Amino acid sequence: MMASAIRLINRNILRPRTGQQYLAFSSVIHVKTAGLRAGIALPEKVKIVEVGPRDGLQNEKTVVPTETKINLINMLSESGLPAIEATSFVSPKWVPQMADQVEVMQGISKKPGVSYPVLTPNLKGFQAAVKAGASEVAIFGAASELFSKKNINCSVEESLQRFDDVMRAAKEAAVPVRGYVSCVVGCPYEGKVAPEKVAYVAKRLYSMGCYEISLGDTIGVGTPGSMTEMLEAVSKEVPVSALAVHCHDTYGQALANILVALQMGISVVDSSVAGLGGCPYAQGASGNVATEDVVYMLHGLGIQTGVDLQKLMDAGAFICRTLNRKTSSKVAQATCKL
Ligand SMILES: CC(C)(COP(=O)([O-])OP(=O)([O-])OC[C@H]1O[C@@H](n2cnc3c(N)ncnc32)[C@H](O)[C@@H]1OP(=O)([O-])[O-])[C@@H](O)C(=O)NCCC(=O)NCCSC(=O)C[C@@](C)(O)CC(=O)[O-]
Repeated sequence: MMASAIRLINRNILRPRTGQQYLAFSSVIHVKTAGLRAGIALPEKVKIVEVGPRDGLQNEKTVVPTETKINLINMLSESGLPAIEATSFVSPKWVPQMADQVEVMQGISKKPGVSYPVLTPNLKGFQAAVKAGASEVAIFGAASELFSKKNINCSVEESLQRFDDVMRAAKEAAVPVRGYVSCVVGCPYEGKVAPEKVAYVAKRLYSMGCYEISLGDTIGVGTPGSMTEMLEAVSKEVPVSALAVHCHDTYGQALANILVALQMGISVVDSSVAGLGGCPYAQGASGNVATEDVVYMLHGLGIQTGVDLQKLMDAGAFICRTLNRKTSSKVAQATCKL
């Protein structure tokens, strides 16, 4: 392959950060021309953030036993994934499936070098998370007013104020914070979302100190066209080295959308083992893109992930067997009898 390596150093990331382990990924992006398709630059390495245990399981109708969640996370840890979103410290009245967050955090075997972020919508959640041993958290906002109301019971502006409290406490405790923006191309209640709104919320989260902003196509309606438009607007406000994409696969566009993001210099991708999941406040939305499918595509492009695809598929097979469901991963379907 005639890969000509280009080294891009983004000045914006030279500011101090608490999430040291991510510095290697986000401070220097190695890109190479894809060789066979000259002119298309792609990252040399991609960091995958596995969200299956949280985003994947939060919407399950029957309560998933804590032991199953712990086993799943432990298997995922063994597959080489660098980050596994373990649970969320939200109200059990709102999301009953995550009510065992403390037991999950305390029951998993934390593998050195792997981070286990958890969702914290407010200071109460942050304090509980830290007490349970979380060393990284994520705050989650939205680019849509109605989704914000339905999801976290406040307006976008109110949510940003609450997040400010979390950020202050996190800075004091030296806990790195990731920021999510939901509904980056479409909202289940408002329809199309303007890229400028996404850019505004992303910029606010980044300015408060989130080391990375994950852009969520919550209902999986994006296409490479709308993703490009949105990413162009956001990357004017936040350096691409601090962006991640989080694509649900409702319309089967997730891999194409991820490819577009990679071509724009993004090198962090969220995904969910076996394509589990959906959001309780986005009815009809299917799960995240399957991690197995993302890894297969990235390895096929010659991009390193550090993930052992077989071990990942074993974790996917385990959770599908336990939940008695078919995997949504095309790669797993093609290679196993599930
Ligand atoms: C944000 C709140 C808590 C506001 O909920 P609220 O009802 O407005 O909160 P409140 O401050 O009025 O308090 C009401 C009760 O909740 C309790 N409470 C308050 N905070 C907490 C907490 N942290 N943990 C546990 N309990 C809490 C509080 O103590 C009180 O208890 P009570 O006195 O009635 O017994 C609520 O709306 C909530 O928990 N929402 C859950 C949202 C959620 O988890 N959604 C799914 C994840 S987001 C997602 O999936 C999208 C993403 C990230 O994947 C990206 C994408 O795809 O787009």
